Amino acid sequence: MAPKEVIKVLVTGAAGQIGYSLLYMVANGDIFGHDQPLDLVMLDIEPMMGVLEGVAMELNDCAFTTLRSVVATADEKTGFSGIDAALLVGAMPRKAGMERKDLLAANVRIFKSQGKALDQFAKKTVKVIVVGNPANTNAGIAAKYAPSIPTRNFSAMTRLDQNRAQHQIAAKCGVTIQDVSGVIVWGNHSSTQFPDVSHAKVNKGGKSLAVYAACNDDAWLKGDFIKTVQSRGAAVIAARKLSSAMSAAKACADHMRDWFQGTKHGHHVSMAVPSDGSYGVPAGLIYSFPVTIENREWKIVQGLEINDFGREKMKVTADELAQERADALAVCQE
Ligand SMILES: NC(=O)C1=CN([C@@H]2O[C@H](COP(=O)(O)OP(=O)(O)OC[C@H]3O[C@@H](n4cnc5c(N)ncnc54)[C@H](O)[C@@H]3O)[C@@H](O)[C@H]2O)C=CC1
Ligand SMILES: O=C(O)CCC(=O)C(=O)O
Repeated sequence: MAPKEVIKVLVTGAAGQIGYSLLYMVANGDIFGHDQPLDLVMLDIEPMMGVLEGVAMELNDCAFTTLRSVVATADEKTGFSGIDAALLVGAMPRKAGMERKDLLAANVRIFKSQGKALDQFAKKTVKVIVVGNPANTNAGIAAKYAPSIPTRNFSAMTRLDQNRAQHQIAAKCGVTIQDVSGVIVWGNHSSTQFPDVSHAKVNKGGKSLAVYAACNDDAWLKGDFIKTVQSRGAAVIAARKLSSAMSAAKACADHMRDWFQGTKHGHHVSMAVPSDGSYGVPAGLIYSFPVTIENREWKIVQGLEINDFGREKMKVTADELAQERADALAVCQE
């Protein structure tokens, strides 16, 4: 078989803590394929160029067979030119006591500027994941300032929330992660998100059971389970004095691997994408839905039955996103 064409991948915030774990997974082929050669561009701010020089040395010293070249830059034109994938991590993280909305004004400006850079310099087929918080709203702003790129090429990361929820269910039911499937995260990557297990299954004792039957603890599923997932980021900050990094990098890798390589037959994953009005979510909001992916195109899973409990939770997080978008647009006008 002829060798694959080289792709160009950008990681922003590459000198940060998520970047350090993520770059390894980009460069070793876990995300884009072990037979997919790639040129890697790392973007960060000027004062971090010394650090990035060291990271570039380490990447080269890993002697990855998939990594063709590494460039470190603080220049957006160099960073965004001709890229096939943009992993937008670079932004300020939340510190103890801060809410995600506190980050909005500082971080939204970064995504306005990077949206313009995508518009001007990236391939029109580029696939974009936003990790930097507030991730959903930042993705919407980047898309707005990149009108020449299809909006559906923009996404935000809620895979970490899905992974966290999956772990909670596996631990509660005493099964392995592989035994839990179909967990959905709806809405915003924030404390209003709705981790929903009403369509999820657990393999237990050789049987496929609905999560409610397998856990046999409705009060936990409707209460502490949801709260634990919603507040997991804050719990990690409280314990580590730094926000989640290794798990965030792994989730980013999961998200982009599935986007480029497709979801397994019969499985869906959670991804924040532009709403088309499905499930009554206002069109245009970057809202986390269950999606399936084939040929690098995602499709929102349709026809899931939503009960009153779920509908109410899905509306709360949509309302928060609408407010965040209004706040972000106001910052962009300043
Ligand atoms: N969506 C999600 O599930 C998660 C999102 N996050 C978010 O990811 C972001 C990054 O987190 P960390 O890596 O822990 O932060 P960090 O502070 O360790 O690294 C951020 C990096 O971004 C760089 N940066 C700042 N402005 C930039 C710009 N304009 N262009 C390029 N680089 C720039 C900084 O210099 C720094 O090296 C934060 O906003 C954090 O809240 C973190 C965990 C999960
Ligand atoms: O701001 C935070 O909650 C920490 C980073 C994050 O988004 C998360 O860990 O979920």
